[in-house]
Amino acid sequence: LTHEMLKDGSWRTADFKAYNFNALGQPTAGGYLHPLLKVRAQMRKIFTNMGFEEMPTNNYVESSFWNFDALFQPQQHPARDAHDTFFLTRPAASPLSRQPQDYVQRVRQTHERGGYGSTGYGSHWKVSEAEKNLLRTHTTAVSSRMLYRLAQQGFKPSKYFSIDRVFRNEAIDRTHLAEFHQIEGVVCDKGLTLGDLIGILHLFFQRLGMKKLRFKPAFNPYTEPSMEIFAYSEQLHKWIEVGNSGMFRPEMLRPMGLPEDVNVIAWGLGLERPTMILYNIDNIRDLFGHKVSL
Ligand SMILES: COC[C@@H]1[C@H](c2ccc(C#Cc3ccccc3)cc2)[C@@H]2CN(C(=O)Nc3ccc(OC4CC4)cc3)C[C@@H](O)[C@@H](O)CN12
Repeated sequence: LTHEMLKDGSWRTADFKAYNFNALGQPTAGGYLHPLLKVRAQMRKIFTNMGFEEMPTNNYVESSFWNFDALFQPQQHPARDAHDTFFLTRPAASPLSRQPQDYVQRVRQTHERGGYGSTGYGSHWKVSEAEKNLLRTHTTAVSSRMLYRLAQQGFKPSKYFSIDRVFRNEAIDRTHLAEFHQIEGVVCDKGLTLGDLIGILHLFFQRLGMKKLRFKPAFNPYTEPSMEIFAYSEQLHKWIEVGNSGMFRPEMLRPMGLPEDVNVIAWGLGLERPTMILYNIDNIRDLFGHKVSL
């Protein structure tokens, strides 16, 4: 049956074969779940089964105060520079007057003169620096908000996790983009030690199929001690870096109002790297964009 036949009416005398109502239609492509979302679901399941509560991470825009100052990250730290961080121009600032003033003063005091056994940084702490809006550079900014809220509501043993996008103004290459997904686990309780951190890291990573871990001393401005985490990958037949971890410093926890005997252990990893390994994807750009060739 053609357009011409319909136009000139010849379809009326044409001889058509009987319509086969049992003929199967064209198979429809069912689509695919994106590999990043599949690994995110896997990570969520691991945390949930370990009794962790997911943090509200639905704000990409953050103030420097929560992203850096609340974490005792010094105001002159290079990571706070525009070459590492995406600062916003409109609105450029979140007035600190909107934050709890007693807390802001304790943060200022700790940066300038220390306290809780710390000497502080000894330099003037600028409100204007803490007010700068940015795209969060880590989901640890959300952890600081959650820990402050926990302290204010009255501490109780808690386990939180987050999995969401973070933004860094860095050079991009085959395995790095200006944004990536950070996964973070946080445990808050009385008397936690480095041994508890090492123990929970073993529990977490063995659920990702990695049974052999090694730890290397590291530095983060907001954790002391800190450790880089390495695991032996049976799949790649080599040791690989799988994340970073540490114990949040008292200069971060005490100004929030968490009691002296309460510690917080935390660790972080990415989502892209595990996804690329688990799904044999060798260029990170294949994870984003329209052409997800599976
Ligand atoms: C700027 O890049 C940061 C990102 C990302 C990362 C690193 C550290 C943290 C952190 C933290 C932290 C520290 C202390 C307290 C709180 C949070 C978060 C994300 C991964 C961390 N990394 C990473 O994820 N590697 C990884 C993780 C899991 C994995 O699973 C196996 C397949 C089953 C395989 C690999 C290590 C490298 O990929 C690294 O090159 C890239 N890192």
